[in-house]
Amino acid sequence: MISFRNVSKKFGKLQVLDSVTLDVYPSKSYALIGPNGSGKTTMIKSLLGLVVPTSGDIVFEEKSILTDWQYREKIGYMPQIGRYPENITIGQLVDMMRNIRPSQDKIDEELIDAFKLYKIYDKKMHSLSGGTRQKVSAALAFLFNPPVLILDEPTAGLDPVSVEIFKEKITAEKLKGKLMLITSHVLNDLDELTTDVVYIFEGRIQYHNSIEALKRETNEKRLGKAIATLIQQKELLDSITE
Ligand SMILES: Nc1ncnc2c1ncn2[C@@H]1O[C@H](COP(=O)(O)OP(=O)(O)OP(=O)(O)O)[C@@H](O)[C@H]1O
Repeated sequence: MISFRNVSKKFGKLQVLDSVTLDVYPSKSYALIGPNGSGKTTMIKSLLGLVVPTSGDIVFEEKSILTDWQYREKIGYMPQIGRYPENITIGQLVDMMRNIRPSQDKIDEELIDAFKLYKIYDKKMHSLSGGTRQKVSAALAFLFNPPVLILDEPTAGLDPVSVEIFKEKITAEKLKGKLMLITSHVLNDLDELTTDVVYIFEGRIQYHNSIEALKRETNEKRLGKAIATLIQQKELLDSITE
């Protein structure tokens, strides 16, 4: 459904994405992992059209996103840090988002209810704690029932009860056939939520496989351990081939 085709991105001299090629499909949930600065957010932003690749193409349902913007309404995006007009209330923000979309028939307010955001609708955005801001971002990402969800560090800053609420929502939406792309450094969360692992290092996809296959290959039961073993194996291989 979404294809990254030899996508490269340079910021000045810094090569942030280096010929990234990846196909992702509905009903699957992809863990996009890699060290800080490896290019995860840049990859996500390229898909959203917020960063323009230096070369290569991204194809969404058989159309290049470089020429057609319509695809954007099919993606719900939860950014790492949500930036909003600070002087409006949560309620006003939700209303504003709703009014942007003409079609109101598929509104999903489950997270607004589950996080009890309606109780604090009159709080201004600038007064919110980091975790509450995350909840608002999560609720907005799911609001229009999009077939594709991109969640950048979704559980960071959430309290344990909210993490569980959010995980249940993500799992339920995946079962409905949505495509999820999730970045996180909390590998335990990803273990429960994702079907596939994409490991990116220095702007290159170093590994892509199902979580089951990764666990089999590394002989590890937990995703965190499996990834650590994978990285060690790769480092060993690199040192042999250098
Ligand atoms: N607009 C920009 N201008 C210049 N450099 C940038 C820009 N955006 C990102 N970079 C650089 O690109 C590299 C990759 O950044 P990116 O945010 O994609 O990493 P990441 O894998 O998401 O990291 P993290 O795990 O810390 O979120 C970093 O070195 C970053 O400083």
